[in-house]
Amino acid sequence: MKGAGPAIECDAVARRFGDRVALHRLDLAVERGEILGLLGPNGSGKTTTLRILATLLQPHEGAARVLQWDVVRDAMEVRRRIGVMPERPSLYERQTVEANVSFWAEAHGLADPAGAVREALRFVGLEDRRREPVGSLSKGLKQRVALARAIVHRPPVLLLDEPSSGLDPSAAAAMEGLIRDLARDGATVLLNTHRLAEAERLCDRVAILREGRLLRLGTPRQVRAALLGHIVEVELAGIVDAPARRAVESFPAVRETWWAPSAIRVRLIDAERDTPELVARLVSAGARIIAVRPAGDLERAYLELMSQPLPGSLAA
Ligand SMILES: Nc1ncnc2c1ncn2[C@@H]1O[C@H](COP(=O)(O)OP(=O)(O)OP(=O)(O)O)[C@@H](O)[C@H]1O
Repeated sequence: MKGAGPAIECDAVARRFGDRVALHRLDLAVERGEILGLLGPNGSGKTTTLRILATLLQPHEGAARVLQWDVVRDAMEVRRRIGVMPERPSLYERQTVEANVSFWAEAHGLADPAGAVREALRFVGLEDRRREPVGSLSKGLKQRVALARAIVHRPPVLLLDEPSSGLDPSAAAAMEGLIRDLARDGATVLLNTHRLAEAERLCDRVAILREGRLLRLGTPRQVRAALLGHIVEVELAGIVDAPARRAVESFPAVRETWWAPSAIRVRLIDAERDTPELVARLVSAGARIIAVRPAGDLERAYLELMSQPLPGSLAA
């Protein structure tokens, strides 16, 4: 590994296909050990970004680096350090699970390919099915074969293109758990997804692209707060009584309030900073709190962003 610095960097990366601009000078840095989710509508440039980082496509402008290695100049060094799960992993359907993963272990020239294959299959929970042809597996299990193939050489950086696309809720949850485990073991993960609830749970930060431009970058909480305002909902076990009301109204960080019989919605100056004190004030006033949550989720924030005119657009 070269020096310190982010695991993945894009500096003003631009890419066109004919007249169509797929990426406009994208700047992005993914810190080591971070899970960053690339979100955006179809055609917004997510796969293009991943393919450039995977050395499968060259940028027309700018530079991209993985662990400080340039994706164009040092493509071989980059390939050694990345695990890639493409949008449509091309698996050999007639060959066994084991053979599919072994092929990649051999291609990477690993010292103990058989051991690496065993470990990768154990990690994705497919050891028992290693002798079955891939064609006989469900889509969820095929995606796990694709993940095993991507991690067989234990790469520090993972590039995953819609890893849970088309999976049922249980298979998607299993995939989410595997990705979380990989990050816990130190991998840096850049993943494309349309599953916003999953991104909200899994990703340290999300980047939202639209028409090849980066519109938002931050933690799911920051993105939500920036687009939906700093509104939190507090649910109480009983009714909102006068002391609870006074506790909220006397808190200087409160900008706006909405009252329901046993719930309070509050707009704060800064939800992240002010929520703990709001809760403390309510508890001191005798309120019995059942739940405190931000109003709206990442999906609502995303839809709000997509409903806004693009910066610089004539429709603005
Ligand atoms: N090989 C290609 N040839 C021509 N145009 C392409 C090619 N690959 C991508 N594009 C175009 O570049 C733009 C960005 O595509 P990209 O696949 O990166 O989007 P995406 O955000 O990954 O979309 P999706 O969510 O549908 O996977 C689109 O307009 C797409 O049509």
